[in-house]
Amino acid sequence: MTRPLDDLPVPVTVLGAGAWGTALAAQAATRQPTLLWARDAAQAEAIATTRLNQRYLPGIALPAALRVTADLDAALAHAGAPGARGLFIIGTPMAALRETLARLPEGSAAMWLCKGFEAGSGLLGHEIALQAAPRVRTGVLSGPSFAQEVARGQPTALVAASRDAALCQAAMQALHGGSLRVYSSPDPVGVEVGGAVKNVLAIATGIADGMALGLNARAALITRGLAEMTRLGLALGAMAETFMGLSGLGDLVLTATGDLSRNRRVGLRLAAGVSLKQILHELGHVAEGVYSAETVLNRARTLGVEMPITEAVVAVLRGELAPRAAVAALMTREARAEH
Ligand SMILES: NC(=O)c1ccc[n+]([C@@H]2O[C@H](COP(=O)([O-])OP(=O)(O)OC[C@H]3O[C@@H](n4cnc5c(N)ncnc54)[C@H](O)[C@@H]3O)[C@@H](O)[C@H]2O)c1
Ligand SMILES: O=P(O)(O)OC[C@H](O)CO
Repeated sequence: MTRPLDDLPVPVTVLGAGAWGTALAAQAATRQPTLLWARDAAQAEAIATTRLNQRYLPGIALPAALRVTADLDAALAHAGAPGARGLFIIGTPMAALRETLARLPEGSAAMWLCKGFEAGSGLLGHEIALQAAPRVRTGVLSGPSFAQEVARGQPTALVAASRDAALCQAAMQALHGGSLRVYSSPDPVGVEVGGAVKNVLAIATGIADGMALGLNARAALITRGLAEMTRLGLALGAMAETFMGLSGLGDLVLTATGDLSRNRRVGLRLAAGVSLKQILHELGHVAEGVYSAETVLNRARTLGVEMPITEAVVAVLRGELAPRAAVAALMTREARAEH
């Protein structure tokens, strides 16, 4: 049951001025007083004066209403002032989620955009938040959303997930409208598992497509990938239906088939025989699947969950198997029932 959204302005601070943080800030600025924080002062100055984020969203004009700063105190005050009903949106990579959450004022509200498991700890965002910001109201904003399309105002549907239903409502109030539809979900675990695992699966479909294995193979990888994503999610306490939604099947189809995906591009280049080091050097953006794949597999193994496609991707990323050998390993697995 959703309540009607009111018209009071919501101060929004977006922390992190990469492709996705900037794109969402641009959309938020069409509805709410929005401040984008970049950690690099020169980058903040360039965005503010040119109205372009040339490094991360080249050629896409940003709205005049979007304010940009490198002043962290000002960024924290904008959405974190007591009683301001503000919303922080964290647009950093997963690796910086912990330190960014720890900076937020007590009692404030925050949603993160990053998709993955934290390398090292193996934790999802909601687990990191419990450690780093126990007094901040938190959730995750996910779904099929290439930054370039959102920045251009192309229609996009997202899901705001939190066990705090009022926080989901606040995110919807701040962002729903215009070209963005924002749904709510009470299942942050499922939404986060979907976002993390689809990145690994996009590397797998990139490899298969790069090897010209065909459309049948791609559909098989997506469908069996969805099965392994769902198995892991259920073992972690997620709701099954989440994996049929925007942050599961929706984001998996987008990322596994859309050439705007950085993770898919990693797979395509691996299939072409390029080294991972060289691929990451050329990419210039984060491809979270590269950093999460091992962690996904470790958590799955701890829980006794089988994830053969993830296992194959990890072996290729580690350089232990060539793409062709990884495909052979998947194809020679024992025959079994689908469900
Ligand atoms: N690009 C997309 O289409 C998209 C869509 C949905 C989700 N995401 C997710 O959002 C997250 C960010 O992706 P992106 O595409 O914006 O990455 P990106 O590579 O384009 O930019 C990352 C940004 O984070 C900044 N950053 C890194 N460490 C930081 C720190 N410690 N403090 C502050 N800023 C820091 C970098 O300076 C850079 O501006 C990833 O987890 C990604 O999976 C991306
Ligand atoms: O470019 P990718 O592979 O990081 O995917 C971007 C988004 O997560 C798609 O929803």
